[in-house]
Amino acid sequence: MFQPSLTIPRFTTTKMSASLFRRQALGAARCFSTSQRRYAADVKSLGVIGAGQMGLGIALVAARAAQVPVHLIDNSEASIQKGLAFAKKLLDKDVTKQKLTQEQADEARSLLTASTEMDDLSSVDFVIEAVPELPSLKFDIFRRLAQICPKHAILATNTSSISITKIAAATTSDPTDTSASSRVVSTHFMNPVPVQKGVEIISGLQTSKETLDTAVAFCKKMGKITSVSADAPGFLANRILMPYINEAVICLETGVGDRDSIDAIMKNGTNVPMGPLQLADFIGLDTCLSIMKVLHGETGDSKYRPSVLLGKMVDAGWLGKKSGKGFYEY
Ligand SMILES: NC(=O)c1ccc[n+]([C@@H]2O[C@H](COP(=O)([O-])OP(=O)(O)OC[C@H]3O[C@@H](n4cnc5c(N)ncnc54)[C@H](O)[C@@H]3O)[C@@H](O)[C@H]2O)c1
Repeated sequence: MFQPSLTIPRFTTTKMSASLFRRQALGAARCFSTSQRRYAADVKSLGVIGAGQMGLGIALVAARAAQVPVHLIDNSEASIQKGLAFAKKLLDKDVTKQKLTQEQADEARSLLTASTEMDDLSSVDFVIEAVPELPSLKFDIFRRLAQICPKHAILATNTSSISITKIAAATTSDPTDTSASSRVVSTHFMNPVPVQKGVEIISGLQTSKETLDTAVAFCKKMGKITSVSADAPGFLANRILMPYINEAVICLETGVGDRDSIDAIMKNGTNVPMGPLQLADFIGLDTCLSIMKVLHGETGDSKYRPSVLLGKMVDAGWLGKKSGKGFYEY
């Protein structure tokens, strides 16, 4: 299914440093099967759509750990500039903390390119989409990816909650033609991507085993630990996490506790790095609301009803850390 990939001329590939190569080779030997090693090796270039907090993190980790050229697409030039500046800041910080040498940081930066044109993904082997959690937007992007990308490319989504089967179906007007839909899969990275090791891999009804195996292998090459879950509303991570966050917002809304008490009891009582309201701010309140709407709508179960306060905060544009205000000020 895989063909030798075409090189994107604008990418600068650099020689991998000896120590990084040794570390990767050791890691690979520990956790890769022979076929997984082959599948991961077949991915020679990556496209990432959306230079927001998730897309930027995915692009940076792919350049750093998997050492493949990554082309980042965003429809906003401002988001691209902000994302690339943030990537530089993170790499500089790793150099200061002696987690990376200056040479390794420069290598990672040289593997990252960006543009606003999706047509620039015409020769990548693997694409990960990380645009906002809006079904119609994702369907449109996958319809276009099926036309733009090579016929062997894996088309992955970072959706938090939208059905992979529905996203795969959007690639074609003929449901019996699975040539594109069989290459659609979810690689659901956790936030912040450079820190969190877990990635949830989800197949749609149409996803081929080779696509699933390649997604697992490539995420491992990025240094991640994969879990496989079913294409059910919220999958695993958000089926468990979002009702917890939503319940915290309902507790705030109904006066069971104030912001600081809610976050303090969960942080200090369950040994997590932050409370649910602060976590919601970090995830993005718009993303949390979208996921609750999917859980509620697709299960029809009232236990997933989104908090009224959560909806109002999104209406106000108070989306959390990314907009400067959420349950906290940034
Ligand atoms: N934030 C989280 O904690 C988290 C965790 C796991 C998964 N996700 C999922 O990842 C995806 C992205 O979330 P995020 O938090 O990074 O969002 P974000 O709002 O930070 O970033 C989205 C980016 O997509 C860009 N964009 C919008 N429309 C576009 C288009 N048509 N073409 C190209 N780029 C476009 C925006 O300019 C923005 O830079 C969502 O599906 C979300 O559910 C988020």
